[in-house]
Amino acid sequence: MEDSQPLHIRYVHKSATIIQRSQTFLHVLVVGFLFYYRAYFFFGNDIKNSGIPTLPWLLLSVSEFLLFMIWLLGQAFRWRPVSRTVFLERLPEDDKLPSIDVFVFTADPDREPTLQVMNTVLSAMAMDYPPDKLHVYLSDDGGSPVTLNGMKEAWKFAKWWIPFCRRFGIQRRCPEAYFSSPENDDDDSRDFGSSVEFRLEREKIKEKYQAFKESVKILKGTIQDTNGFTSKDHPSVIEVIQGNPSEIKEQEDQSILAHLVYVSREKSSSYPHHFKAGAVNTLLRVSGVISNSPYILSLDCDMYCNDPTSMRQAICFHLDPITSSSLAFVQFPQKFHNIAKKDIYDSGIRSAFSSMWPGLDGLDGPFLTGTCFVIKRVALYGSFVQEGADPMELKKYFGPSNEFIKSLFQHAKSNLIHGKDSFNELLQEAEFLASCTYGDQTKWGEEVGFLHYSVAEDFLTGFALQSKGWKSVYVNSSKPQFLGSGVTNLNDLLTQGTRWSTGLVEVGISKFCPFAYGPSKMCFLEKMCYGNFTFFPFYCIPLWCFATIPQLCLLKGIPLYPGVSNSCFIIFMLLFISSIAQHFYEILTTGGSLGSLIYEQRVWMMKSITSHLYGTLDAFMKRLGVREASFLPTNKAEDDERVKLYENGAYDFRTSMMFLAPLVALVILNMMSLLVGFARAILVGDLNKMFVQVFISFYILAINYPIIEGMVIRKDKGRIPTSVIISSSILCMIILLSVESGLLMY
Ligand SMILES: O=c1ccn([C@@H]2O[C@H](COP(=O)(O)OP(=O)(O)O[C@H]3O[C@H](CO)[C@@H](O)[C@H](O)[C@H]3O)[C@@H](O)[C@H]2O)c(=O)[nH]1
Ligand SMILES: [Mn+2]
Repeated sequence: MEDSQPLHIRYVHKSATIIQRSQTFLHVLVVGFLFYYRAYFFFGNDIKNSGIPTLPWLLLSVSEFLLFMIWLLGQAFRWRPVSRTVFLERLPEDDKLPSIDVFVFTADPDREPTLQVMNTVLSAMAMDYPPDKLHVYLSDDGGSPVTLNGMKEAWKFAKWWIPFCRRFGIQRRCPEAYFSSPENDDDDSRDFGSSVEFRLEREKIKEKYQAFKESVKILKGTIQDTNGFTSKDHPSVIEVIQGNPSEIKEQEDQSILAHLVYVSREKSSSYPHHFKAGAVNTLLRVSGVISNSPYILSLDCDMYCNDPTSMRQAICFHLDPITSSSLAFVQFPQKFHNIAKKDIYDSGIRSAFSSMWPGLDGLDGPFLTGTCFVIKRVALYGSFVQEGADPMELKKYFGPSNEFIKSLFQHAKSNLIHGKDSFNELLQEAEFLASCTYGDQTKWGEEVGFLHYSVAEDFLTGFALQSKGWKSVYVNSSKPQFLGSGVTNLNDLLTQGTRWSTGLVEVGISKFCPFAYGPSKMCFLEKMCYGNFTFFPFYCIPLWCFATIPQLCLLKGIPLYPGVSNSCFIIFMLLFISSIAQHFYEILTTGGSLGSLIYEQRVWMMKSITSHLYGTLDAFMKRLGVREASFLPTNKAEDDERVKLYENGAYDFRTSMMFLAPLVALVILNMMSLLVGFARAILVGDLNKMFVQVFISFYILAINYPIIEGMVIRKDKGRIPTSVIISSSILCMIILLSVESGLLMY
């Protein structure tokens, strides 16, 4: 019997488990020696006898401790990595599949080009899923008529595109991706490759696509909002793109297309809109009264569907009779279509999606990552919805809409089909649900829906769900289910990194702190993973210390580490080797290269010095109430000249002084200390004593060589401008002088 066979299976990576646990154990052992050495040195009065100032020495020890603690929390990711396989052929017949709402989010037509957004929408509509069970909603936080009209154009094109995909079994259902890849490159349509009919049809659709592209381009130039509405102040606009119910009837081909709904929630500058979390909650409410599907696929506007079966993959878990009742969401990895061979910005986020998420999947499940996940609607409603619950009571949680309260108890009743008579009323209700005051005096954002508290709303919401005992699963397959645009310049990388750090630290220092929040049904290892994320921005403290203190002391000839001839030297050597080996092993087993080792360390250093520092400060300031939340969407528009730089593997240093100056200042400082270190080795002959410090400077410079290159060798537009070098030198001098008069005196 088909029924008795499982829809999916899970493998535990046994050998990786053994290797990783052993390495963790050995590393911890050596760290034990390190702390013993530090304590012995400190309490044994060696420090006074050797004339070393206490403060830098203490700061260094604290840094070592912090580094160790963050690392230790991260070891939980390596505890039991697993992977999964699904059996799509064992799914029930199409008519027994549950219906799905797809949420796509966009916020800014300039940073998120309309054509790209429409490609995502089209790819979602074209998924391999019964079209009458597929409802695609686009949330437009920009409130832009260009987006609304773009959708109308997309709908027209969909009428050509989707039948074409179905008929010829096209695998790349994102039109831009399909037409920009070489002909016959598509897995399945290859069977038709030589048929005349296919080629003619392909040419025709290609022309239609060109026309669609043109029409979107024209929109951009011609449409202006004449009503005086702005992206920050406008009423809610909700439109079902397929037209009126009467039209639906007439449309003969309606059965082949998924429903498409445009939602722009009301915005008012005097009301907080809670960024993406606010947008998700609006869509939850609006879709609740329109289609009310039990499962929701959420996509950022750049994340197009690359594998048409991804929805079915997720359903394999949601329909599993054993695990589905506790399963909140299925998470797919975020992968990107535009990563160059040399991933110099680590924009592929390899370590998260190839190594940490499989590890989490072996515990209580992966974190929620805001996009590419399929969540059960009721998981977001909390535990308040129970048969027989008092509607008045429910309104306290969900707000005053009767229609919405009703939707809590009826599953997947599509009002698009059943409620034609009252269609206009329905739209009015939806607009009310999308008004900026609807959530007031309710639990939206606090206990219902996506949580408002942090700009890392995805991470926090997933955390709250897992604390309540919900589980999640991670499905990573060789063919990426979704593909987005990764960051391709330093400015975007560091801006995004700062937002993420802010959001994570915000969670860590709030009541949601993974080690304090309760009661929690999460296992301790899972908590460690959450803890690692909320506190890794604190890497800024040890990294700032390691980039300055050994160097300043080297300039003064003060040794902070045991000399090479000292037997304790071996502790430091082992720790260094063990760390690199751990990283290298991880990269090798997840398909990375030697290059990735260097790029990832560099990005880690650069982010820790800038993004993590600013993000952490930001989070503390928000906590104190001196700063307001903000969410600048990552730029997704491409600029040919900048893309070229990226593809050549050259960093694009066009970013703000705030990011660049600390990086350059620290490189200058390390250059000075390395030179002085060499000079001392020759003149004073104390390389033995100073070796570790000389090595640290050397290592920092070796890893960050591209910064030196950007300062002195490169002549292109992406180089580091002279003005920045001058200000950074001044910053470096300030660090030197202030330390001279402060730090080293104690
Ligand atoms: O006020 C806003 C701000 C953003 N967005 C949308 O949110 C998505 C994510 O924004 P993006 O700028 O791409 O942020 P990333 O840092 O790339 O996104 C990651 O991190 C975010 C949290 O910081 C999550 O929301 C995302 O899902 C996750 O992919 C985009 O589709 C935006 O259009 C809104 O809808 N409203
Ligand atoms: Mn993004």
